[in-house]
Amino acid sequence: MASVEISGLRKLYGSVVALSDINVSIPSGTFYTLLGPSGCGKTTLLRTIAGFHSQSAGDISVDGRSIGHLPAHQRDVAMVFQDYAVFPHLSVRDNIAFGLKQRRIEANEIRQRVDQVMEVVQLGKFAGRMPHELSGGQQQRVGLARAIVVRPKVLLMDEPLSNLDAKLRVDLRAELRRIQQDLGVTTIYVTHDQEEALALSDVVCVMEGGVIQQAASPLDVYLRPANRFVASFVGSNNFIDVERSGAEAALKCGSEQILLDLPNQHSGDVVCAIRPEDITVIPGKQGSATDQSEISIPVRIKEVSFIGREMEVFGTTEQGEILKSVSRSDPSVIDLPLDSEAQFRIERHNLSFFEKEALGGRIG
Ligand SMILES: Nc1ncnc2c1ncn2[C@@H]1O[C@H](COP(=O)(O)OP(=O)(O)OP(=O)(O)O)[C@@H](O)[C@H]1O
Repeated sequence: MASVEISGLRKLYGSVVALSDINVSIPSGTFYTLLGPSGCGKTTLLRTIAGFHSQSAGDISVDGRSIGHLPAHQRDVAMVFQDYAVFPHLSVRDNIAFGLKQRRIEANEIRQRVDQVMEVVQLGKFAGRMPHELSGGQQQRVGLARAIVVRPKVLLMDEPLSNLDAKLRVDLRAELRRIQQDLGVTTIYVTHDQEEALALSDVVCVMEGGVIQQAASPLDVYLRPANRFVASFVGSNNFIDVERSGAEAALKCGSEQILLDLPNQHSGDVVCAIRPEDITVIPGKQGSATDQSEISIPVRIKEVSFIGREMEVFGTTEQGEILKSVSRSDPSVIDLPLDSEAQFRIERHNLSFFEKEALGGRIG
């Protein structure tokens, strides 16, 4: 088990700033996930920690020891790759033993450690097989076994599940989490799959443009996104412009204004964010909500999609915004005629507010 500190880390590729002043503190044993869209810098950060890239500035320490200047093989970290990266000419057992042989560990100990790790990743009965005789999921278990058998201080994983089919991905991700917890190994994991990040991690670090936008528990990232980018990237969100007039703030809904209580004084442009699952669809035209704890937005039904466990209802406001609601399948809503009137009802405590620009901070 080991803690990881990254301070003032920058990485330039020519004039491209891939990482800009990254500061991260990862306590020992944490499952820490780098999440973000393509090009945000997550792979660059992982590979810089691994020692496959050199940083342009800043440093990385493991358990207080600076490793930023060391070659990859001296860093005491191990990597699991997206494409498995197993040796095709070696059996499962020999693949797993490879790193131990390189470290000149004694044959008896190698046998014991390989047996133990094959047990952990449930590969025992495949010990003699060659990689081409294994499924993708089994090959990735070999990749994982090879990484953990050397008992690294830090385990790095670069989208290890993304080549697997959806069902296997979910099965293997639960297993990954179990294995990581059993071993207690500090893990840094890269993915662009938000569900995977939320399910696996102690800390989710959301990146965009080479900058960390928020690093927090999965629940915090989802329920209390730090800015508009995080609010739109993690889960989905409806954003509606807030109209300002003096001290008053309101959502404009047709000819009506829904007054809002903005939590603190803020003079710039603001958007209101509403999670689709916080919207209840009420068929028909029922006027505005009478209960002060709710708001009610009149819409016309544009589309109703039944997708099994859930149902998506899209409504258009008079201002032309398209709002999405997601709820458990409900027959009264499934039969809503297109273009009919309805109300999208939301409890006020579920409204969030952000500065309008793409990386605009949360203001309540
Ligand atoms: N070798 C390189 N030379 C020049 N620019 C690069 C190089 N590698 C990455 N970049 C740029 O650095 C930025 C970060 O890339 P990186 O691969 O780290 O992103 P990522 O978040 O891992 O994306 P993906 O999910 O697509 O792998 C991008 O703008 C990318 O184009």
